[in-house]
Amino acid sequence: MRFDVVTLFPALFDVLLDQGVTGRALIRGVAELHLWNPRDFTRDRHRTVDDRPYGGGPGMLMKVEPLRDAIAAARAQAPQSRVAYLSPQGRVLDQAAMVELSRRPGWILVAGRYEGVDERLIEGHVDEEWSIGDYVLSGGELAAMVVMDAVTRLLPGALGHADSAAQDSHTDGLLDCPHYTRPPEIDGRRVPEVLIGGDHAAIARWRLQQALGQTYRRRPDLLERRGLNQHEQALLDEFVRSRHD
Ligand SMILES: Nc1nonc1C(=O)NCC1CCCCC1
Repeated sequence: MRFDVVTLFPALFDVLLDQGVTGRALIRGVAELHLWNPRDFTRDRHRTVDDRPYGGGPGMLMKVEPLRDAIAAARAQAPQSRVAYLSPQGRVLDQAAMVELSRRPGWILVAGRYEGVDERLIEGHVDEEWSIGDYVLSGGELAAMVVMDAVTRLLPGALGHADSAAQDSHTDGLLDCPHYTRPPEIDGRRVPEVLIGGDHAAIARWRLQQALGQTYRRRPDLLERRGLNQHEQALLDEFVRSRHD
């Protein structure tokens, strides 16, 4: 997976380079990251990347030309990649969307700043517009890093244990089950016996039932969207009954 990011603040992406899953994925070559600064594509003495909005209004907008030329340079090196602009006006991404994105050869992510970009940049040079949620950040860089993290961890070879991405919360449309580690009891709270017993079928059943129950209690909207098969419905019914007993 090749990531190209168009950003006025390339140094912000150092956090992805030298830590965690993304750092290891980049070192292992599971993913690659290339940064393009629109300021390097300016042609005036002041290296202007922004200007005042037509029609008035607060703040500045990013100009078309530097962004356009930075995107073109990225496209020349990554011809198979699609261009995505990060903004609150985009398609809100969920785990299923991250899985979709992880199946493509690469992405050119455009991170905006100031009050946004000239609309003609989006119309003429952007393929998709994405949002990581309904709130406003000060720039698109953190959103780009969120997308790169969520996508990278789905790539083969990115995580130590291939299954762990599959067992993530929001995988299979459910929230995660509770997790426990040593000691078996702390502050008067014990680890559920089923997890200590070693009966793998019972553990898998308990984990699915807990995921169903947690999702039912905290995010019924996810259950609505996902639907349950007969086995899952029976597990959930048992969970609900046990909580009322
Ligand atoms: N939410 C979001 N999801 O993706 N990006 C988001 C955002 O809030 N971005 C802010 C940026 C957008 C471009 C202009 C400057 C502010």
